[in-house]
Amino acid sequence: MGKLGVIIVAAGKGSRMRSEESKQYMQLGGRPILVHTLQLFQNIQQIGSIVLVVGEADLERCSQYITEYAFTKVKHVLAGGKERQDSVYKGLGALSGETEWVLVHDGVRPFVAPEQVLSCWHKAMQEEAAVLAVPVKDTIKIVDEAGQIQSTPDRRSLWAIQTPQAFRFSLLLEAHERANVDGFVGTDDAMLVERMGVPVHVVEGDYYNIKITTPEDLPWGEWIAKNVRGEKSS
Ligand SMILES: Nc1ccn([C@@H]2O[C@H](COP(=O)(O)OP(=O)(O)OP(=O)(O)O)[C@@H](O)[C@H]2O)c(=O)n1
Ligand SMILES: C[C@](O)(CO)[C@H](O)COP(=O)(O)O
Repeated sequence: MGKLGVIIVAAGKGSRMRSEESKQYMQLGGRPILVHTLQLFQNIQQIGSIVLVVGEADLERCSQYITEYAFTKVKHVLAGGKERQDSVYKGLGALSGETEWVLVHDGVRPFVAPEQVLSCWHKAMQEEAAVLAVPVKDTIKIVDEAGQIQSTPDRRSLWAIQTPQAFRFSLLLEAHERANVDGFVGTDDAMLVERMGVPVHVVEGDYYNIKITTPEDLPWGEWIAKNVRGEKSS
């Protein structure tokens, strides 16, 4: 089956949250959002090792979380880079030689269902690259700088892409190295693999796997934690 490692990226500044505390450390159901995410991956038996990538200033508090919550699978805690892509690349460096398969997951997506994490990995084992996603519910328009609608893509082909994203480790490493050489920056890892001409497969997830991004996501997140994922406040 091959070994499975996870990179959890949590080195962002959370500027869209407009809060003093970085969003990954904000409390949700009595624990920091990042702790919820780590607990989820710690609990998945098939996962061998976790690399946690955080801001330089947060290395110490994150190392404390590892001890306090007994996250025994977290093998490395390291400082991220300027862009999300740089943070993932650093995580790949730490996992190098340790794993055949890698999942990349946002530290601020604390509600992914474990069975969907595994479905995504299983698809990657068949196809080399897979991502969780959900069909877009709204009608999406392409709008120009003047605020004028240019076109309406067929909704049946639009998917909102989530994490985790799962890859053969060597494929994702090559994709990052090529992007770095070309100066290409993408907002997710799949983009880097897509531009190599390698197909990335979509695995349907659910709408509860939200990324905590803006303030209105917080009450929604509290509700999901309580009513969907069955978490108790601590
Ligand atoms: N240089 C960066 C930027 C982002 N991330 C992580 O990538 C994930 C998804 O990014 P996003 O929600 O955009 O987080 P931020 O970049 O923190 O948010 P914003 O764009 O609002 O500043 C988050 O877990 C974030 O911490 C990271 O590890 N390193
Ligand atoms: C990786 C991601 O979560 C997939 O939806 C997303 O692309 C992160 O991008 P952001 O621009 O940093 O929100």
